[in-house]
Amino acid sequence: MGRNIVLIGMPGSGKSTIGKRLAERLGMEFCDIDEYIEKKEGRTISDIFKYGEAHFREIEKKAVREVSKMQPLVIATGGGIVLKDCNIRALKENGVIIFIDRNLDDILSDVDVSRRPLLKNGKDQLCSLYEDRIELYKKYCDIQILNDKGIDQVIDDIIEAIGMENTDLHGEVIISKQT
Ligand SMILES: Nc1ncnc2c1ncn2[C@@H]1O[C@H](COP(=O)(O)OP(=O)(O)O)[C@@H](O)[C@H]1O
Ligand SMILES: O=C(O)C1=C[C@@H](OP(=O)(O)O)[C@@H](O)[C@H](O)C1
Ligand SMILES: [Mg+2]
Repeated sequence: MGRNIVLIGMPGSGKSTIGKRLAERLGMEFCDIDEYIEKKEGRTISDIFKYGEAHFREIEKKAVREVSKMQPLVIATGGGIVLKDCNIRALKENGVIIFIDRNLDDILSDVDVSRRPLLKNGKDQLCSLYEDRIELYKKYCDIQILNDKGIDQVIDDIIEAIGMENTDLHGEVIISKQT
């Protein structure tokens, strides 16, 4: 059975948007972990966060365990998935982990904070999230893709890079910034 393609990265880095279109391009099923959680819990992410982040992370951990067993899927994770290494271990069992690396200015230019409780006190929280997480995204990924161009071009880069996943380029930037 084919492997899953798992997208990780900061909130607003493009995981949900790119993941959905990537799945269409590859003729694969798509699962957005946040959407999976909202459907299963019958509540929005923001409502779940009202019980605290730790409560959300436990729900997220359970969702990851369930979704990572389904195959083959394109999976868009939530930005905080890397906070528990058990999430990454589960996702790595059947999947290749792709870090969607989008610079903060581009994220700030269009991120919808209404659906991201961690950013409710202003977008400058994004910088502290980035500082806390950037090394985790880089450590856990098999492939790192720069999202600094049109979405369809980023998808082209991912499809090309997946073909290269058996090389020893794990963790290195495979697609450098297009000049
Ligand atoms: N390369 C890009 N070009 C234009 N818009 C982008 C690009 N990447 C992401 N976006 C936009 O950024 C916003 C956040 O994307 P989203 O897929 O929700 O991110 P995530 O799931 O990682 O939080 C969306 O409006 C999306 O269309
Ligand atoms: O970065 C985070 O901790 C979060 C990112 C969100 O998903 P996106 O990455 O799709 O915004 C969602 O899981 C929740 O608001 C927490
Ligand atoms: Mg998303």
